[in-house]
Amino acid sequence: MKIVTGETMQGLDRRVIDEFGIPGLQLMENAGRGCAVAITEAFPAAARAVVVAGKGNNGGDGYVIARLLRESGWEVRTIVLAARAEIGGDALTNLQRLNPESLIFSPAPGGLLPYRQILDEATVIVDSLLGTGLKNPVSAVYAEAITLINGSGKPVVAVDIPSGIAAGSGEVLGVAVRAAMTVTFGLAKIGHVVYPGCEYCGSLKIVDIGIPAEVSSSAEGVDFVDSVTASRLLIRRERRAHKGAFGHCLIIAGSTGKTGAAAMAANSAVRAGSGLVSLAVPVVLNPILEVKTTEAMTIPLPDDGQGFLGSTALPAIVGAWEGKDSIAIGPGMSWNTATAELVRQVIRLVTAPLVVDADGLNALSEEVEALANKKSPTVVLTPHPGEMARLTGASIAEIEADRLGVARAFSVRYGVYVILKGARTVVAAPDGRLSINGSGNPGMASGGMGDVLTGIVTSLLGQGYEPFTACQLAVFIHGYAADLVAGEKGEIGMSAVDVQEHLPVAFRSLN
Ligand SMILES: NC(=O)C1=CN([C@@H]2O[C@H](COP(=O)(O)OP(=O)(O)OC[C@H]3O[C@@H](n4cnc5c(N)ncnc54)[C@H](O)[C@@H]3O)[C@@H](O)[C@H]2O)[C@@H](O)CC1
Ligand SMILES: [K+]
Repeated sequence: MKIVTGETMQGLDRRVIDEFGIPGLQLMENAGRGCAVAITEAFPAAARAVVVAGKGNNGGDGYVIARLLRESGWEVRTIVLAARAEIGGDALTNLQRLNPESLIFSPAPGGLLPYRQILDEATVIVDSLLGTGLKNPVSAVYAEAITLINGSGKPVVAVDIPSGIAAGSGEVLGVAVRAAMTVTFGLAKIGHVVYPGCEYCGSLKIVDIGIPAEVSSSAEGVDFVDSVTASRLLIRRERRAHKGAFGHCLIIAGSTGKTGAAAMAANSAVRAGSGLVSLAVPVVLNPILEVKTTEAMTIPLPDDGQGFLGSTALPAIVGAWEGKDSIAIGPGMSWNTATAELVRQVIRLVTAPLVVDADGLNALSEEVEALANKKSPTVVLTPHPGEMARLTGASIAEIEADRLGVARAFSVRYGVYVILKGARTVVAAPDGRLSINGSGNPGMASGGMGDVLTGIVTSLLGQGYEPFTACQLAVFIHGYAADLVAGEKGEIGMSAVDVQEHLPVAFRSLN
């Protein structure tokens, strides 16, 4: 599903008006009608609605809703958070079609308080204060109205987006309406799907307001990956397929105390459908990994005698990657000078698709410019916000405030694919494509989940998926398997191996 920013949506509306000659008034009518239908479906017995409207076109949609609900037998009051003279254009045209006695103008701070009882008597409150036109933190009058609406305890239907949520980022600009349902127009906005915005929307309904398909399909947007999209990304297997068709991946991982990371990465690659998996580990740990993995083949690498790798392992690694379709480096490798140098040597030499994770990312953060000398056209980095902070020098708060922007900038600058983990994981491609993942739950906030993801994405790259698709599908299936575990066992206590073991069922449900 494609999602867009508020500005992109406003641009689409303008194109529809200018190039297709569909009047703005018609779009507003369609938008208001879509909301009114959704409201009457949710509340089949006509009742009492209070429309709280702002001075822009979001308010204009609210006037249409007020008129249409009234026509279908509802009792409707409309509170306008502006003076009449402030309203113009299509919104004014629709305001003028309302019975003046149903209107209350309340432009000043404190002005709404006398009308609290009206809100208390409502069956439903329609929030048409602010839509995609919201720019800065909400003004005092609007903030007061939003607080009153939230305090009423009544179900709220938000028009386009809950007022106070930034359509382009999902940020709460001061305070925001908590809606039971949000009815949006044409395409969903980024603010509907990313945190914290998505928690304010309630159920999301997208209504068609007559934007021609050629206009919406040409819009610059971000992919939102849900099960429908993920199912489209999945390559179906030929019935006569053999293991050679699904790639042989090499995972370089592990150190003393962290053999689990190596095992989970390799076992997850097996569970994600690789034809063959090889796991290269420090020689002293080989006997342990032989036990922890069954399908994967282990490759013992020269180490420092204590189970840590350094440059002495490089010739063996170069020999091991011969004929491999994808390579991962990093899970459980530890962060020390010798290992970090080895990781950077590998990044400079590998030509196959390469995934760098965990301690591999830490090694890279000491010398990010090593990426400038990479040979592989496909390098995937899988940082969580802390690792992204080390890679970029920004703070975690700065990264969390603009996850899409940060991922895209890094990806474009270094020519790498970035999987920025966290609630609503972001995938960025060097050509600027962006994607937001729709699966997953807080049960995934535990050790080892990243190793599982590394195994999946390495496996999909080795199976021949286009890199951006491999990242999108890997992230989705990882979260989706975790959602299946949550459905069976709950979120608390879910382990990374639980997720790994649910991968086949997760793939089956997409097939
Ligand atoms: N032709 C179109 O563009 C269509 C627009 N539609 C509706 O129009 C909305 C966008 O309308 P507008 O561009 O008029 O914008 P909005 O109605 O979302 O908000 C703009 C108004 O809010 C005020 N405002 C902005 N930031 C504020 C803040 N921080 N505190 C208080 N007030 C603030 C502005 O001064 C302006 O008057 C959409 O969300 C949608 O609901 C729909 O009717 C469909 C068609
Ligand atoms: K709104």
